[in-house]
Amino acid sequence: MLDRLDPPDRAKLTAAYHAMQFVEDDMRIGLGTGSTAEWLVRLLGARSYLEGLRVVAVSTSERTEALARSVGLRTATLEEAGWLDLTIDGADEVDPVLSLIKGGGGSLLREKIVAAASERMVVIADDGKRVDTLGAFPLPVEVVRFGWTATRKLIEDVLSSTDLDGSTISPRMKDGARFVTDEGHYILDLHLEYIDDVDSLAPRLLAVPGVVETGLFIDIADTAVFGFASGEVHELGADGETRRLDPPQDERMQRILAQLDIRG
Ligand SMILES: O=C[C@H](O)[C@H](O)[C@H](O)COP(=O)(O)O
Repeated sequence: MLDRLDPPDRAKLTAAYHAMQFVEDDMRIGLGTGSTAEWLVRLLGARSYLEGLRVVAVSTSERTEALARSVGLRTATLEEAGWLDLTIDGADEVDPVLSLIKGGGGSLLREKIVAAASERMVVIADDGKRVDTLGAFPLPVEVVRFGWTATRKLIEDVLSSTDLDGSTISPRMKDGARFVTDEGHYILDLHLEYIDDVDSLAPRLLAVPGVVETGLFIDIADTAVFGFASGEVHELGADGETRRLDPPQDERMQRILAQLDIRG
């Protein structure tokens, strides 16, 4: 099964397929951003084509919105949809108590708003995203463009006053220019290596003038689904317990993957 995909994509698709099964008819769902979330969007598109699944989808980025429309999902703004039943999104790191680093794709602000407006947030990721301590992945911080160098200096001061002294900060670049988010802001990537005290760092960063949001998602995710290239799935719950599930090998999966043009 899934042999045509490389191992990272097999793991991402496995997680997305498992989480897709939480989606039911008539739900209002938040769609995340990134390579894992894109598998989810494609799977939902295949399900709506094959099984007539009806959902209203709110996207966390322009890119996800374009993909959702292209696979035939009914999309809406968050204002139109109101409160959401479920958001499914990727992550860059997930710790044992479901704290996350997000924003590797630059969509952390919309992602956090959409997740916060949802009854439930399910994270989907390949097994490599699971960590004991957050911070090896650079922490994205979204800042307004006006005076961003002053904002960076103030963030440096925050880091200097903690045990994160010596960390470096780099403005996110894309194609030789500064990366600009869908909301028109810059991203500063904080190279911290480890974050001992996630709970105290987040509010200190948010208190800096010019900081719009950080990629630290604390007490937001309810479940994380980790996919493995073997097809195995681990589901981490809010209680810290991990459930191990075998690869689904049913006919339905084959039909849906065939619709995505992935055959076993
Ligand atoms: O801004 C991007 C998001 O937070 C992504 O969900 C995160 O970077 C994970 O992306 P991927 O699934 O491509 O690893």
